[in-house]
Amino acid sequence: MVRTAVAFCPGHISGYFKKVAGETPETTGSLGAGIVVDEGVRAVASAADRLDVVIRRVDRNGRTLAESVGAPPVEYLMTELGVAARVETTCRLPIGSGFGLSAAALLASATALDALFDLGLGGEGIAALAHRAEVVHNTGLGDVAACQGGGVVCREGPGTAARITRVMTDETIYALSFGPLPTPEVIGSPEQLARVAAAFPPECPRDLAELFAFSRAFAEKSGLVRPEVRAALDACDETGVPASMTMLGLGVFAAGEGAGEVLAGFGELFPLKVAHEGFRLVEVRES
Ligand SMILES: Nc1ncnc2c1ncn2[C@@H]1O[C@H](COP(=O)(O)OP(=O)(O)O)[C@@H](O)[C@H]1O
Ligand SMILES: CC(C)(COP(=O)(O)O)[C@@H](O)C(=O)O
Repeated sequence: MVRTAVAFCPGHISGYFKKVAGETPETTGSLGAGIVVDEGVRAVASAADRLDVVIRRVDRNGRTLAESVGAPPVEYLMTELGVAARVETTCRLPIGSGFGLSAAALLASATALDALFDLGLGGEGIAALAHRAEVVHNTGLGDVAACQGGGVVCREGPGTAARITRVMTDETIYALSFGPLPTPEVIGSPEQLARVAAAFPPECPRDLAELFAFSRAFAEKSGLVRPEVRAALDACDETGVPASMTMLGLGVFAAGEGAGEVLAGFGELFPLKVAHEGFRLVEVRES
C-alpha cells in the first residue's frame, strides 16, 4: 500500500510590500497588500527513502511544459520535520514571476507532509514552518501569511500571526508575465529595499480599486518597472484599465472592463479569480 497526501495552496500577487527585519524568521516578513488568486500549487507527497522534489509546470490542459528536480525551500521543510518523502508540485502560473509560488509550494507541501506523516502541525504550525522556510531562503516575505486565507489581502504586520484584513470580490484579474525577477536579488539588496520602503503606501486598501491605486503608486516609485512592463501599463492607462506590476516579477495584473482585451496582445494571459480560501488538504489516499 502506498499512502499519498495531496494539498493545494493558492498563489498571491503582491501589489506592494515593505520588509520588516526581525530578530528571527518568525518576526521577519513584510507589510503590504495583494490578491490571493485561485491558481496556485498542488503538492502530492508520498513516503520515500530519500528527499525528492519534482517541480512541474503544466498548460491549461494539464500537459507538462517543464519539469525540474530539487527545490531547496521544500527540502528544508522535510529536513526540519525529520521526514523523507517524494514531493511533486504542479503549477500553471510561471515560477519567479510574482505569483507567490514559492510560498504556495511550501504551504501545499507542508500541508501534504503533515497529513502524510500524521504530524499534527495544524494550520498555524504549517504556516509558521512555511514562513520560516521562505524567510531563510529569501524566496518571499509576506506570501505565506497572505495565503492563509483568500481575498484582496492586507498584512499589517510581519509573519503569520500578524493582523490581516481580507476583502472578497468576484472580479476577474488578468495577469501576464514577461519573465522572472528573482525574489532573492531584490529582497537581498539593501539599496533595492530602501527604495521599496520609501515607496510604501501606509494604508490598507478598502477594495480592489484602492489596491490598484496604491499598488501602481508603489510600482512607479519603486524603480522596479522595466520597459516591457511599462509598455503593458501604458496600454492599460490609455484605456482606463486599472493595472500594476506583479511584485516581484516582470509581469502585470489588471482588472475591469477591457482588461483582458488590452493585455491579450502582450503575451499569454491568465484570467484568475480571487481565491475565497487559503491553503488546504485535498485528500489522503491509499493505493
Ligand atoms: N511550484 C514550485 N514548486 C516547488 N518549489 C518552488 C515552486 N515555485 C518556487 N519554488 C521554489 O522557490 C524558489 C524561488 O522562487 P521565487 O523566485 O520566490 O518564485 P515566486 O516569485 O513564484 O514565489 C525556486 O527556485 C524553488 O526552489
Ligand atoms: C514581494 C514579495 C517579497 C515576493 O513575492 P514573490 O516574488 O511572489 O515570491 C512578497 O513575499 C511580499 O512580501 O509581498
